[in-house]
Amino acid sequence: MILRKLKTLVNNSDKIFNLVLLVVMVAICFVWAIEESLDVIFDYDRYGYIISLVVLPICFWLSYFAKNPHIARVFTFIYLTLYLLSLTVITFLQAANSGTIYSIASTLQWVPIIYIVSFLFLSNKQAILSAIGIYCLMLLMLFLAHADVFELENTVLQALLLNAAFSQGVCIFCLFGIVKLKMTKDASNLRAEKMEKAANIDGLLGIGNRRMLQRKLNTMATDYSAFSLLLIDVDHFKAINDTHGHLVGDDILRELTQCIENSLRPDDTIGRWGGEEFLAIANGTELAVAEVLAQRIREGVAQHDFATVGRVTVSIGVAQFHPDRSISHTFSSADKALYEAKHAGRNKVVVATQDSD
Ligand SMILES: Nc1nc2c(ncn2[C@@H]2O[C@H](COP(=O)(O)OP(=O)(O)OP(=O)(O)O)[C@@H](O)[C@H]2O)c(=O)[nH]1
Repeated sequence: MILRKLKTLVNNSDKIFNLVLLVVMVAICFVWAIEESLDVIFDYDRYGYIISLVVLPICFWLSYFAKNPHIARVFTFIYLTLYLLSLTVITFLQAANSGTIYSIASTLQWVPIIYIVSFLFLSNKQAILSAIGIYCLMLLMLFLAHADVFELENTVLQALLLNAAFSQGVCIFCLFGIVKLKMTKDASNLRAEKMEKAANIDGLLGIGNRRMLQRKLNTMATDYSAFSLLLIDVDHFKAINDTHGHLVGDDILRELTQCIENSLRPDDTIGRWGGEEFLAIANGTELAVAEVLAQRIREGVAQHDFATVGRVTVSIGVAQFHPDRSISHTFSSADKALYEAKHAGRNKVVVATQDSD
């Protein structure tokens, strides 16, 4: 239960962002209180903490209440970067030789937050560029410190800086690794999604295939949904193929698909059952309404002017699903009704009543 909730949270980056903002605000309050009580607070931080506790709640408001998470992310990232970078420069300039190791150490250990925030909330490219940019600034600082620009005499501070440069390099390297893994995972998810989609689509007509229809029927049957089946078969299609050739036959099937789709409602599903046979699933539909729908499809096709062959007609068998009977039973009722429609002269709709099942 907890694991599932965590997984949902991880998959929802807006929620994580809001959570991170809350955690950062709480952390600032704690650090502030501890530094005040131990009397090690750096003057700059005293103002910085107040400003942060004004700016970050605004970002939270933007993200959570104003539902503008993108602007909130960019704003938070820019604010934290500016704050931590200026803090780093000021600590170097003011505290380097005053022996206040605490100020420098605490600044350095918070800088990786910028890398993490950028990798979490910016696009991969933006995150990599920002992290490298900030890291280069850190290295420049290190170089200046060692080139005696800050007249850094304290060897412990020098070692601390060197250490920070290495540890932050490793931190960025690990984040690169995480991004690479994420990109690989996203790419394979996309591939799997495309393959799944392709496996359910009929290559010629671009509508669902038999596999998709069977899956949909199984799901609907398991959910005990009310629905009717319309089995639609093109009349004398062999003659069309024989007279005009298979390529024209293919074009007719495409045009027919369009024609049938025009008569369906948004909730209905159409797929190719096989050959010149289509299956429409009329969602939440009783037999009487399904019959009206089938007549609409039949008339739509019969009235359509097919550019190459003129008129084409379809026969339709209709059956309603009953939860106490199987899908295959419903399908075979629709199939029998279709057979009757063919024998009654084609271009007909026949409904399978429960008595005829
Ligand atoms: N062009 C084309 N023809 C197809 C396709 N799939 C099936 N067919 C043809 O559809 C024709 C179906 O013929 P039959 O089953 O005899 O049915 P019919 O001629 O439509 O006659 P009735 O259904 O009895 O009205 C066959 O000639 C198949 O080759 C396809 O994807 N493209």
